[in-house]
Amino acid sequence: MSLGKGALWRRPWPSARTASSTRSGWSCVTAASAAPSRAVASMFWVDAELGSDIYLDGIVSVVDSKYGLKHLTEERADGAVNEATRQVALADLIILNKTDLALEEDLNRLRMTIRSINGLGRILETQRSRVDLRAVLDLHAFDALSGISLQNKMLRVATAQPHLDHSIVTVTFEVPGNAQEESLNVFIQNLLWEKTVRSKAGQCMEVIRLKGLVSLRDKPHQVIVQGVHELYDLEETPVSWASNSARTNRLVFIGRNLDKEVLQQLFATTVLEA
Ligand SMILES: Nc1nc2c(ncn2[C@@H]2O[C@H](COP(=O)(O)OP(=O)(O)OP(=O)(O)O)[C@@H](O)[C@H]2O)c(=O)[nH]1
Repeated sequence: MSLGKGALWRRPWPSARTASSTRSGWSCVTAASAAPSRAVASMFWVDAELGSDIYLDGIVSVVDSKYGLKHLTEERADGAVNEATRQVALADLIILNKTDLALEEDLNRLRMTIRSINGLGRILETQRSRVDLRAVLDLHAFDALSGISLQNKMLRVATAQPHLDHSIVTVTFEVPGNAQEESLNVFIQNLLWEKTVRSKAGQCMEVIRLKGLVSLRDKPHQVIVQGVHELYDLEETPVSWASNSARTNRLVFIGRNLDKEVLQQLFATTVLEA
């Protein structure tokens, strides 16, 4: 199958479980820029919460190997984050297409740049956007099932250096202990809604994507935290805490002006149980 740019997947009915048996059960909504991707993602995500029979499976961005680096490093006159970077930041799956047209050295720089922006999304390299459907369907990027794969993925995510000053970057931290649900909500709302959390340099932190696995005392299972711009959700996963291992909270943020130390300290002092 060949994928278009800025593709977003949704599943029209829940019984459509596997890619092979249900190709007709999937729809792909394409968007040429991050603004509609974000709007559509928000719409389907909220819609699923309302009990609809469609749900958002994941966000896919296609990057052109030949011009990707140019697009990702473009600085806008108004200082805003450029469109290509926003799309990569939002994605659960990044398809790096036209790899035959780029030199290996340039491809490596592009891979590193994509990784520094989005340390969580999977990168799939293609030519003519040919992909194995099993790699793009059933991403479960927005449901509690993603907690299972997220646990392993998060262990491999590292806080990255931005590829440009003030560009979008992935930041991650882990704090052991139990989080208080109400305080966790306040922490997330201050970040996503109130935008009152600032870096040490005094810049407002702007979060585009947020994922985490946290421990709430009364919950026997890990709780997944998901955020896309202003929308967020907490949901218990099927993964239970092992009785012989310490409970912990691991969060990954993708956004601008993110200050790992400030975020980690704020979480430790305002969200963790005393
Ligand atoms: N060599 C090569 N050419 C490709 C590949 N994928 C697409 N093309 C060709 O590139 C041209 C433009 O295709 P796309 O980039 O997919 O089209 P598009 O998404 O509408 O183009 P943009 O919106 O400008 O990115 C077409 O002639 C395709 O056949 C690839 O992997 N390798």
